[in-house]
Amino acid sequence: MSTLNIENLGKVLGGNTILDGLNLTVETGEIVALLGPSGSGKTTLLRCISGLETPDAGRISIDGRPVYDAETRTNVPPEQRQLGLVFQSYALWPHKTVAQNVAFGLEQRREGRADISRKVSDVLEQIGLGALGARYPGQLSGGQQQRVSLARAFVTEPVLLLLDEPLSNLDAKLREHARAWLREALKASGKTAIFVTHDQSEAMAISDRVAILRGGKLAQYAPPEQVYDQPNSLFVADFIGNPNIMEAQPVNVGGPGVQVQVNGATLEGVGVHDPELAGKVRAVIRQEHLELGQPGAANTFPARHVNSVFLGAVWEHWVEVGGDRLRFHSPQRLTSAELTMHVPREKLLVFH
Ligand SMILES: Nc1ncnc2c1ncn2[C@@H]1O[C@H](COP(=O)(O)OP(=O)(O)OP(=O)(O)O)[C@@H](O)[C@H]1O
Repeated sequence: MSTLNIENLGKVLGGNTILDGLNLTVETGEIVALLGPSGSGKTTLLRCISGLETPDAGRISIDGRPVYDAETRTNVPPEQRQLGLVFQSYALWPHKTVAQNVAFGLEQRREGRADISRKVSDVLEQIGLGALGARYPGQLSGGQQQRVSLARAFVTEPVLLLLDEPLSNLDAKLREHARAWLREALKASGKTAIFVTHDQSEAMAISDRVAILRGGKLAQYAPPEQVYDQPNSLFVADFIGNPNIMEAQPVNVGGPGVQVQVNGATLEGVGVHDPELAGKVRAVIRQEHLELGQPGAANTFPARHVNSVFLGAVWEHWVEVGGDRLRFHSPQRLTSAELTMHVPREKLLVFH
């Protein structure tokens, strides 16, 4: 069953089309990341779902109930959409304790004191803040404040959680821990959640499916592994993971298994038809799939070593192939300038 159903959503702001006939379905219990370049419409989409922004076209249903429908002029106000909102800024009241912050939504609903107290302590326990209910936000670390904002969203038992850059205020190290913790907490609660992030690894680590937006449309909507290993366009391949991209000459790009020429060598790869490329061919290799090979072996091509930098765990090497510069990693220094590079057939993506 789906908790969120968005059909043909449109939004124009300042004369620009921000959301353009967007469709998105989120299943119950699923965690979805909204990812895309700056200005692709992620925040606008989240705001339309929350009701803070009113779309111009289409339909949004939450838990089977229409909350926005342009045709029937339905527009349910934000507070009646059964949502839990978690903001980048945490938005905690500094003069209220942790427990009072978490209780606020329940008090607004005029629930009984005993119920509120029980629900607040249950959720604080669940979220690992059991001992901190009497503290004020200013006495908590950034990570703990983030947990309070999540507890506050959990406690009202929303059908859908919307999280806007939930971890971006944490420093890099804390953030890596927080993403594992956030996924665990969301999965343990069984809640359906959508979050906006600028961080690709965060999107992949936390979500069940990643929705990649481009110009207010969905470019690809799939599990993280699929978006990474089987991008459906050069745009998605390029956007996710900063791969090597080369110009290639087509030898045979008729079927799913294709042949191209790169720097004079014929390579076999996996073909992906991309209507935007209009006759051009691009070969994409992720850094971790490019390696040194034996001259004359299958799927190898010549390259010239131009630079290397030491990253600690590995060396990062730069090589020139035709007019393109490619990157790969290896545990050791390179000793020769003229190299033979290898890419496994199934790891060479050819967009045409
Ligand atoms: N009130 C507004 N009036 C006009 N244009 C707007 C308004 N709000 C947002 N926009 C434009 O809408 C587009 C999408 O904005 P949005 O914030 O949804 O993108 P985003 O994907 O969340 O971007 P970012 O990653 O930079 O946060 C941007 O080009 C932005 O400039």
